[in-house]
Amino acid sequence: MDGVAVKRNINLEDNNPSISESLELDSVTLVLFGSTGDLAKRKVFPALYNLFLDGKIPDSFSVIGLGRREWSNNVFQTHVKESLTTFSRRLPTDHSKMERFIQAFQYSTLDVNNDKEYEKLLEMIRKNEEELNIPENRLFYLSVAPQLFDAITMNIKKSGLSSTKGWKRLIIEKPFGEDLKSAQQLNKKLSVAFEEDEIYRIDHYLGKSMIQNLEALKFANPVIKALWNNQHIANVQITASETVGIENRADFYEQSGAIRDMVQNHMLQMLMMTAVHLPKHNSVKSIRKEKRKIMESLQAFQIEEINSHVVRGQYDSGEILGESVVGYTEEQEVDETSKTDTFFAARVQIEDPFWSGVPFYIRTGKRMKEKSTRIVIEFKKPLKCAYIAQREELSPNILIIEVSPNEGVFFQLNSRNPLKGGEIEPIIVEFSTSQKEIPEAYELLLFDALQGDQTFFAHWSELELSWKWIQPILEAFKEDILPLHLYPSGSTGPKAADQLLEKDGFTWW
Ligand SMILES: NC(=O)C1=CN([C@@H]2O[C@H](COP(=O)(O)OP(=O)(O)OC[C@H]3O[C@@H](n4cnc5c(N)ncnc54)[C@H](OP(=O)(O)O)[C@@H]3O)[C@@H](O)[C@H]2O)C=CC1
Ligand SMILES: O=C1O[C@H](COP(=O)(O)O)[C@@H](O)[C@H](O)[C@H]1O
Repeated sequence: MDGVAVKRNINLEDNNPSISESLELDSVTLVLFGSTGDLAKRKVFPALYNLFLDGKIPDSFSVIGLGRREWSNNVFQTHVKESLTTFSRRLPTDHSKMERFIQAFQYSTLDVNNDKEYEKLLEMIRKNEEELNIPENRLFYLSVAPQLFDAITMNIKKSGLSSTKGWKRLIIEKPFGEDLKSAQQLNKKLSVAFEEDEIYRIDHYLGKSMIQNLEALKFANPVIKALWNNQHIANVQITASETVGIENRADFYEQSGAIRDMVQNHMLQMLMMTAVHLPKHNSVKSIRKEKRKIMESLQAFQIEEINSHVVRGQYDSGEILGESVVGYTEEQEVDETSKTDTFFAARVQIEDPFWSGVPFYIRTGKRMKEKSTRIVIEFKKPLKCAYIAQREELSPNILIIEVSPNEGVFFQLNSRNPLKGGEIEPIIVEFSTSQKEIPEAYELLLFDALQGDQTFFAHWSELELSWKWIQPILEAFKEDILPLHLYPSGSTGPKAADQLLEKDGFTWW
């Protein structure tokens, strides 16, 4: 264990006094398991740095990074600096500010399976708390493979790390289980050391600012609020398409496929956030309760009907942005007979008074034509109007919420075009924001965890219901009941996914 004699808390006062004073965030020690890994480097350090620049971390804040590597504090701090220079949305141009930030970081070698090392970790944390004269508030972040969650939570409990006089919180990463049973087992293990209201399960789609904005869009706009139901909405389409393939993650992806990687978590969370009707008085509890109701009303598929509601696809070779790319089964370390899904689309139904009769279509895929996550609300077509002489049918009103990588809201209306003899045609009213100014998902989520706000983290009951809904589809995939449609890389996915909507008289927007 590395002894440290540096002053590790960050004094925010000369950074952004107005914000830090008004926030009153509790002093905290962040204990980061997996601090030498990819996620920490690409997301966690840059997010913390941007929070620091915005005055959104507590006055007394320190990070204890853990991993098996035999690193010194210096090596670790250099690693953090490099991560900021490469991955932060705002580059560290002010040297003295970055140095101040870096002083909050120290490192300790720890193998999560070695219980003796947790006692040393506890000593180190206590020493840190005493030196800084801060309460025993501890935020444990498990940025490690899920197979290690069990050993870590057990040892946190056993070593006394979780018996604190302050608060304790646990942030964990996806994947949360690989099916219903394993998710239930995992949750049981976490609850050995943490209560539900101490567990922050990250789904980074819930940290995307447009997803967080859905609530305001729906409920701060009486016009939209009034229309958010089956009287006015014809269908809802949720798309998350990517141009990337599986990159270097064949091992993980072969076990997971699109259904576990994207659908069980991100797609269903976006569905819940879109469909939820919030009560007048919002609280974390009420939002979560309403989200749960959506999942309870989501119609489960009987095994024999899955075929007509779900499309499973896999990318073939093709072209992405002018470059030839190989098909999934030609990717390194993928079995050439693999039937893993890289594309998933489904037509789903929420049976409640607001949504009965409105199909929700979800689709996600790798190696598609474009990178785009968006939610499209198609309103019912305008009625034929006697005094508008129009040969063509009028277009529906459409609300497009661009979630990422671009953010914006687009509304398609109908309007007369005086240059075309007064013909009525669709026009787009649009609002979009510049990406650079928008906080990254991890910034928003880490800030919420520091504040103790669980609104945009997944509650166990949402996850359990998601797995329950997914389970019959997983089984259909396993038994190979569904055809696997190949689609060319660079396309919009299999034709069968278009037919899901065409059967209902719609098309993907
Ligand atoms: N990378 C990403 O973009 C994303 C990752 N995630 C999730 O985040 C988690 C971490 O992923 P990622 O950073 O990519 O993984 P990496 O493989 O890059 O890092 C794993 C980390 O775990 C540490 N580790 C492994 N075994 C032990 C051990 N026995 N004792 C102590 N530390 C150990 C490693 O440290 P060392 O090598 O020094 O032992 C390393 O810091 C996973 O759950 C992943 O699913 C979720 C979304 C995106
Ligand atoms: O969780 C995951 O998300 C990414 C896509 O995230 P985005 O923020 O870029 O839309 C996906 O590539 C990855 O496979 C998955 O694990």
